[in-house]
Amino acid sequence: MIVTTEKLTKRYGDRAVVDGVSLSVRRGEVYGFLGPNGAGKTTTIRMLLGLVRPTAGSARVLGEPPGTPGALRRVGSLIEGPGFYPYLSGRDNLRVHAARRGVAGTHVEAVLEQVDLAGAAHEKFRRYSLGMKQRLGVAAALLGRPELLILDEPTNGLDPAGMADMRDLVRALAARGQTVLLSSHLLGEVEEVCDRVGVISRGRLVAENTVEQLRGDTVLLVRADPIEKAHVLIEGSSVHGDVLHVRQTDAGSLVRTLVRADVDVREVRPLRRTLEEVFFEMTGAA
Ligand SMILES: Nc1ncnc2c1ncn2[C@@H]1O[C@H](COP(=O)(O)OP(=O)(O)OP(=O)(O)O)[C@@H](O)[C@H]1O
Repeated sequence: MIVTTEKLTKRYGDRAVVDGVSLSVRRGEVYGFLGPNGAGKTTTIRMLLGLVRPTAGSARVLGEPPGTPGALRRVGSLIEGPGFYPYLSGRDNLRVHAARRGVAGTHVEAVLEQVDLAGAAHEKFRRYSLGMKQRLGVAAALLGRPELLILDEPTNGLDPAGMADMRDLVRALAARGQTVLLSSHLLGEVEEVCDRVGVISRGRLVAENTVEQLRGDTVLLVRADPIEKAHVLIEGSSVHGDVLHVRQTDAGSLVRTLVRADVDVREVRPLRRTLEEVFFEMTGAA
């Protein structure tokens, strides 16, 4: 485990902003920390980085308490905008960051390549699009080859093209074996790039699982004629307009049953709940 938390809690006054969160991030995975605005994602991440002290509970990052020099050296993070100088080029900004962090300047070129900014590295930061600025932030987080990369809402404020670029970047990093913890309030994003997801709602971790498992059981959609007869024949089916939903996965035996009873089968396919439906169910955020 790269990150584990045990009943991690942060109270401001009498309000628990993060409430007994126990999560775990495995080496090599992209972990999506998903929740509506204000759910407690940033506060949790700040605790993992040692920027906020927990009221109760504990966390381990790379086997160490958060915020120790040993752990921090091995973690790269992008939370809020990193401080970049508007009149310096992207490359020079990274050189400044590298120098501050004691990372060899030669590494700057490698991270520029990784985030696909090598071609624009000579341009001044202030001329960058928001998406490029964000990618430069990821580049800065990658300096020093961190074992864990923590990105807090990396696509916030980006246009669709910028978001797609950021998703591609995260996927490319994952393909190289980089462990990534990324927070988001966007389901589609998490669904597309993450291996596992922790869902946080009002400070509580309400689910932690793979995207597949979160969606839950497969339901079969069956289009058959006459539909009422099919409904009677298939146990556990429910009628939705002109189709049946059946909570079972053995399509073969289902089709045989219907055909033997002279019911025409027009279509049988898995009907998967979107993560969005699951998410709304769990967080009541609809
Ligand atoms: N220092 C603080 N004092 C009091 N309340 C705070 C403090 N920091 C955060 N909060 C509150 O805690 C709640 C959770 O905030 P947090 O930033 O962790 O949520 P989030 O899930 O990251 O949301 P967002 O996506 O909007 O950043 C919010 O209601 C916020 O107002």
